[in-house]
Amino acid sequence: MNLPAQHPLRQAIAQAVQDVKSQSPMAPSFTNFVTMNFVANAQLACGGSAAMSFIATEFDAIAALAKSAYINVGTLLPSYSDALHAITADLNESAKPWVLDPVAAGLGQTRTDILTDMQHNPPTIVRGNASEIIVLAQLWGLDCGSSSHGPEGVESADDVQSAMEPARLLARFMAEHTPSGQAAVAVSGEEDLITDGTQTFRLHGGSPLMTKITGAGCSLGGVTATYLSVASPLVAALAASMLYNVASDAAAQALDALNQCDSCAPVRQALPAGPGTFQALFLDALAAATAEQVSAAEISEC
Ligand SMILES: Nc1ncnc2c1ncn2[C@@H]1O[C@H](COP(=O)(O)OP(=O)(O)OP(=O)(O)O)[C@@H](O)[C@H]1O
Ligand SMILES: Cc1ncsc1CCO
Ligand SMILES: [Mg+2]
Repeated sequence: MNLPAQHPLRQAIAQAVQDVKSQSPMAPSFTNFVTMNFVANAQLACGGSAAMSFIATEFDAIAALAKSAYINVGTLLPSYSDALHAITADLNESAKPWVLDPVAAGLGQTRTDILTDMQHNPPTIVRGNASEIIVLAQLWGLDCGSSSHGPEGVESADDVQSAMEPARLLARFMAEHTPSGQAAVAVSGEEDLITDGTQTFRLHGGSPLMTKITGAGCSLGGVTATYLSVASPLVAALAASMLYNVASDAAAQALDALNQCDSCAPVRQALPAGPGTFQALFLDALAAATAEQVSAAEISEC
């Protein structure tokens, strides 16, 4: 059932969206070089600010200035993988909340070793697609019988529903090992699941065109870290995923309008607006979405 308009969670989500627009928090990223530019642009579009860094000591220095941080293991050059243990240990020693995107969890021994080690310095939020969430729970010994089809590169081979129990187990594990006692997991896909280990919410909406641009998930992780600067893990994860659904719906509508626009007909007959235009429209839509629109998006409790 859709949460009522006056539900306290909706009010907290609206507040988080508004606070990011007014406070412009900087959430530094240690993220892959495929989608780093899109991550930074998405953080800026929602009202936050960005700083990308790849050296452990430098990242620690930037993170010390921030209220939250983002780590994404998409491209594990030796210099990235060598830095990750020190970075995650430093974040947790300083009780800094952070978001992990376990990109392509299960693919290759280096990634497996790094993600397995992270259970000793766990994040505050994990944001990933269904396969990544199922595999990460297995790597941390939280197996609940859900088996993944294994990673298909960076894309999910599993449906969101099959990641529900692994997501809850991960959230509970992280909450137990986190100074604030609060954590969340966000599973993305055609619908999204967000849980703090106790409550679980299902989000609808969003455009399938998101699967036609690279970095939709990576940038969602970055924006989740931006919201984590001003809100609890559950509220940050909900706010970011709801913003993404509202903005991708708006961008898809604008794309349709462009393709049907009479005055653009000659251009559109030669070349219909597609994923490239959608990516730009999506950034515009992230910037245009209001706190009221984001907090009014559909949420049902599982
Ligand atoms: N079929 C779909 N329909 C609607 N929205 C979708 C669909 N698939 C993904 N999304 C949305 O796209 C965003 C990114 O989710 P996705 O599951 O594609 O992440 P990912 O696999 O980690 O992406 P990336 O390719 O960046 O690694 C989320 O906001 C999610 O709701
Ligand atoms: C395509 C791709 N390859 C490594 S990271 C990345 C970005 C999407 O996760
Ligand atoms: Mg991804």
